[in-house]
Order: sequence, then structure tokens, then C-alpha cells
Amino acid sequence: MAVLDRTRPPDSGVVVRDLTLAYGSTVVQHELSFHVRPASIFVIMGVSGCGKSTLLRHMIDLEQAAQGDITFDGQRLWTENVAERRALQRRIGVLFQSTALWSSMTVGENVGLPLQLHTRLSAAEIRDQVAFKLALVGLAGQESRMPSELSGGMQKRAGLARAIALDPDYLFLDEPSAGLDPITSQRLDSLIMNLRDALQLSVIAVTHELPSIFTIADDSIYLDNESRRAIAHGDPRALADNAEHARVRAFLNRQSLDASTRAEGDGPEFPARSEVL
Ligand SMILES: Nc1ncnc2c1ncn2[C@@H]1O[C@H](COP(=O)(O)OP(=O)(O)OP(=O)(O)O)[C@@H](O)[C@H]1O
Repeated sequence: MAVLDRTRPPDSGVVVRDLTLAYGSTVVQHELSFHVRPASIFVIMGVSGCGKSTLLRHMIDLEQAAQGDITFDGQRLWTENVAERRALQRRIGVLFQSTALWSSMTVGENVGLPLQLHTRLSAAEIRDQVAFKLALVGLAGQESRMPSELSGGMQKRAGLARAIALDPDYLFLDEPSAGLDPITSQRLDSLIMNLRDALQLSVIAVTHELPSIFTIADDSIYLDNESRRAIAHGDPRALADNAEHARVRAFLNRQSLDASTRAEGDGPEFPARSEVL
């Protein structure tokens, strides 16, 4: 269960506490509290517009909330100590939905860029690191190719290699399987789980792709679009059957709420032919 234990604050992993997300006076989500365990995959799910990307943007420090707090292994993200904040940002890797690879740079240059910008490694050391990270994501020897020469799945892998270039402890994924066919998406899911295990990464993924959710999630939170609150936490496989809220069960069983509450054996509600003509 991911619900925050307020009596014994966990000192490891990512802790989100009473976080309210808003644009101006419009609240997107109220008082979110949850715990991402170290070396686990935590999925943020919910229907379009519920605030998944907004939450992710706050967790990677692109935005700061007026209310609430986020800590990584006990360290506050929104500290006023700039050096501490930068150091923490460096421990966070991000794969954006678009992959955000630079189209004018080779794959190797893309993966090496964070190392060039944020470390004092020599050119040879950077080359070694790039080769190692590309091998980890199944792209060994692809350094000199341009992003446009890669398939969608390979671009995601290259984006992942860049996201882990600085050996982060926390990896954020924004809709990782968006735009991929089911087989490529499945392979990406396996890679994400392998990276969690091999690098002991805490992975936080935003997605509404059910096959991915059921495959990769160790734990999850469901952001509700109507109440603007998190209305379910836990293993999505269990939530699909046992979630208290019908909207969560409907989402995880890919049903419309009407259909999920209709009696078993009822047919779908198509309008009568005469109503359509
Ligand atoms: N920069 C912004 N300014 C004002 N409102 C915004 C801004 N970005 C998002 N919103 C609004 O905040 C709400 C949540 O948006 P968000 O993109 O976080 O949802 P989401 O769950 O990620 O959706 P999707 O799955 O479609 O990407 C939406 O109502 C959206 O219109």
C-alpha cells in the first residue's frame, strides 16, 4: 500500500506530503500524500486532464506548489539552499513523452550531453559511459546514428539512455509507451523493469496504458478528475477488482461507468435504429 504512514515518516524513497496542485485559483488536485518505495515502480494514473503531468512536473522541479512538500530520501526538493536543490535535481532522470532528443545531434552526443554539462569527465570517459548506457538499453554501437534514423521504440530507448546518463536514483517517465505498438511497448516495459532491478532505480511513471500499468506497477495512485483528489492507492491488479470507487474499477477494467454498473448479461446500450436514422 502506498498510503503515507504519518506516525512513522519513511526516511527513504520519495515522499509527497499534502501537495495541492493549482493553476491560479483553479485546483487540479487537492492534498496528495503518497510514498514511492526505493527501487520500485510507482505509476500515476487517471483519465485525461486529471493532473498526472502537472504532478510529474512538480516532482521533477519544473514547478513548485504553494502548498505541500516533496522529499527524496529525506531531502526536501524545494529547499532554499540552491546548491542542495541542484544536487538533488542531478539525481533525477526524466524521459519526456516526446523523448526530447536533439535532432541535430547523434545518439551518442545526445546521451553524452548531460555528462558534458554536469561532470568533469574526459572525452574518453564520456565515450565509455555513453557506450555503457546505450548497451544497458539495448542500443549498443548505435552512437553515430541520428535520432531520425531510429524507430519510435529505439528513440525511447535512446531517451532512456540519456535519462540515466548521470546515474540518477529516481527516474521519471512521462507516458513512456505513447505512440508505440503493443509489442514494442511490451519490450519497453521489460526494459523499464530491468533498469529498476539492475540500477536499483525508483521509477515514477505517468501513464494511462492499461497493459503497461498491469505489467510494470509495483504500486500506484489514481487521480480522480471529478473530486480532484487521489481516490485509490495500491497494486493496480488488486484495485481492478477491489477499489472502493467505481470510477477506479471502471478505469482499470476499461469500462464506461454506465457499463460497469449495468447488470451482468445486459447488452450494450446502442440507440434504436429509428433514433439514428
Ligand atoms: N499551464 C497550465 N495552465 C493552466 N491550466 C493548465 C496548465 N497545464 C494544464 N492545465 C490544466 O490542468 C489540468 C490537468 O492537466 P494535466 O495535463 O496535468 O492532465 P493529465 O492528466 O496529464 O492529462 P493527459 O493525460 O491528457 O496528458 C487540465 O484541466 C489542464 O487543462
